[in-house]
Amino acid sequence: MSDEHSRADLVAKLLHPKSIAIVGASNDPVKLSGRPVDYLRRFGYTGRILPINRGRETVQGLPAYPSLADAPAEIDLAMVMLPAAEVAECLRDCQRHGVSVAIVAAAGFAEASAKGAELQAELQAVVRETGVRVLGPNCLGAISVAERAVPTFTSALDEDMRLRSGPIGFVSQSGAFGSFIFSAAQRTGIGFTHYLNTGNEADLSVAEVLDALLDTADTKVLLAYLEGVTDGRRLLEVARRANELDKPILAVKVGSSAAGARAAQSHTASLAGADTVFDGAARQFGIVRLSGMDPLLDAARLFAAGRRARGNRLSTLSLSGGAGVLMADAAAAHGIDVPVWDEQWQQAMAEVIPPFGSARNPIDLTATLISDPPMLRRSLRIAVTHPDTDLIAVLLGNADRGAEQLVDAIEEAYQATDRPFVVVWTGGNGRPAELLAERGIPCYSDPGRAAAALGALVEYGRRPPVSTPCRPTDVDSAAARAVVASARAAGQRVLDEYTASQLIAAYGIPRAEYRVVAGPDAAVAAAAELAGPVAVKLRSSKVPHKSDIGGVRLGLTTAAEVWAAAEQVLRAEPSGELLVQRMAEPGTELILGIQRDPAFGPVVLAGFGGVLAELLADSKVAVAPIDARTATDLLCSLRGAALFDGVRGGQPVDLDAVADALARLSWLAHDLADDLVSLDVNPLVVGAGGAIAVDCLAELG
Ligand SMILES: CC(=O)SCCNC(=O)CCNC(=O)[C@H](O)C(C)(C)COP(=O)(O)OP(=O)(O)OC[C@H]1O[C@@H](n2cnc3c(N)ncnc32)[C@H](O)[C@@H]1OP(=O)(O)O
Repeated sequence: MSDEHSRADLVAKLLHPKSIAIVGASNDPVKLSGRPVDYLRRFGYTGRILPINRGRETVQGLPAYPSLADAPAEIDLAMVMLPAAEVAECLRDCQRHGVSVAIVAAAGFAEASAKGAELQAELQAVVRETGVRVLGPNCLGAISVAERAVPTFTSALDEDMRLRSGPIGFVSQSGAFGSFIFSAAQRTGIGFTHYLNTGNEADLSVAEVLDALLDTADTKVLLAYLEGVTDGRRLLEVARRANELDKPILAVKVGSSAAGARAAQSHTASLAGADTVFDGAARQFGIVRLSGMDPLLDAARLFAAGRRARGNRLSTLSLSGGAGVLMADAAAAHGIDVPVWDEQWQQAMAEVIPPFGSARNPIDLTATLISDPPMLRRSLRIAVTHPDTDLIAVLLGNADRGAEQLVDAIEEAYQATDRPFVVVWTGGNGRPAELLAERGIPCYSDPGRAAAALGALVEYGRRPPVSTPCRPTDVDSAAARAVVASARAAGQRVLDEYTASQLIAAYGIPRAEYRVVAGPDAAVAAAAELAGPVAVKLRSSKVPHKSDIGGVRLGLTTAAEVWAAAEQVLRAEPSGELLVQRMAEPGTELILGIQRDPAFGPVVLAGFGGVLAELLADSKVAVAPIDARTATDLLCSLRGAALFDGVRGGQPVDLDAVADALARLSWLAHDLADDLVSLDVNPLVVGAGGAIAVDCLAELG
């Protein structure tokens, strides 16, 4: 089945099923296997419910059937509520009876034991053999709000919950925690189109479900809760499509700490991918990453309003000067400016607020607002027409008695502008927040949380366009492959500096000029040829980290120095050869690298520090290949990026040269993905007139 066709099938059968069979439906609505039927009935599912139970003629008052074969109607979706050992056979049954999508609830698969892993492998074999698509196993099911389709046993539906519809589609790897998030969101006024839990992802992954959700017209914002990414490249393709459709993906990815990654691994039986790689991939492909449940839902509330930030200039109008200051501080921490209004606009604002207020921005309406609620309307009418405002925040609190009037004024202003607009209402009886939620206006109780949500919206607005990079025409991949082939023939897995540098040279990355020689006399002759200060280094496949044994001597200017250095280096490892290398001009030292990530494949890294790179921990990652513009974005996102402009009167460095080298390295990573496990250019020395690799090391898989 083509991608598009299989997506269409998932949209029709998983997201909008017209009939659902519950296989192993219990008569007892309290049992897990009894809940889906109970929920489908209670929430008023608009399609047909077909309980399958081999021992009963009715289940919870509905006609039941002993097997799928006996069901009297076409079945769009099967919810399999059988123990793990019975699932594979049930899926074969699904295929025999034309059911193409199933949800498998049972636990006891790869997350549980070696025996469970075997069952999961068998399930995957059945998926391949039958083409039946599976959500799960070890999953809580799905909720489609419009149809009230709730093939799930989640406790989120236990109490008397009113399913609230809205523009958000949510996919979670975690079943229980995803349900907590869903329930918390619903209760604070955030509405959904769909919520799905992917569990062990034996077949359908978060990426594939997000992809299907993109094709549902009512879903405008996607939320993802991830523990480990299994098919990173697929996720990025989905992110690319989401970008084209302007449907933002907001993601929480847990497992950033070592302990968190361990827990994620045992929880969903998937590896938590390296966190920095996910971070880089998310930035590169416009996925907005949030740090936890509250930030995710705060951002979701704002994104659901459907407005986009065209800039980062915030105007705040506050009843409390203190709240205004707190908002300004939090805004700054999230990359948002609170610029002082120009004179003319300050004067206009000053005419409608008390003389002891402030019209500068943050605008302080003062506590006079309590006795003069119309002031809010007057001041907001000015704020929504202020041309240099990209974002608006109104900060209020308590004032339960006059709340309706204030909310009306806010609504008038909200409707008068298409700019992102938030309300922070702190304290009080909670009624204003409800009124605002009913009118679709994002409301928060804490300025800091509102600022973080605005920051996420600004970040999304600034995302670079996702590009399709072109391979530079002058790279010589055949030469690079030949280097790898001869290293393999010589039994080398770790490529020494000289050999590794041949790989980067084949991709057009400048490297310091080398001579390979056998002894001190030849080293002196080579140094004379290279003219200028040289380095003498050990070349030995036995010693990848040559400086550890004194195998690197730098800045040698006289023949005597070169001779002595060569002699000492060879004494440390007599079986080695010598590299004589022209010294690079002093400059800023960077590290560039290639890594192979289990989820995202080949990635490149750039950071400050050269040999101090690990200490400084200032590096970023991108998924290969990239073009020079993406490389430039990555370099400019480093904490120390100001160093590129030159420090203490120094000249700016040649950033274009570094970006070009990084983009070329990304093509090497991409083209030799099957061979290269890692490659470090460390350092790449960059000055005003270019960048040059002076050391290099690579490892083959
Ligand atoms: C928490 C997270 O993060 S995600 C969620 C992960 N999943 C879980 O935690 C689920 C854990 N539980 C399981 O895996 C269980 O095996 C379940 C839920 C799949 C099934 O468990 P049970 O409820 O014990 O099923 P049970 O064996 O009682 O069968 C249910 C009904 O189907 C009937 N039935 C059983 N097998 C079949 C069959 N092959 N065909 C038709 N009917 C059947 C039974 O007779 C029973 O009917 P009854 O209760 O009306 O008498």
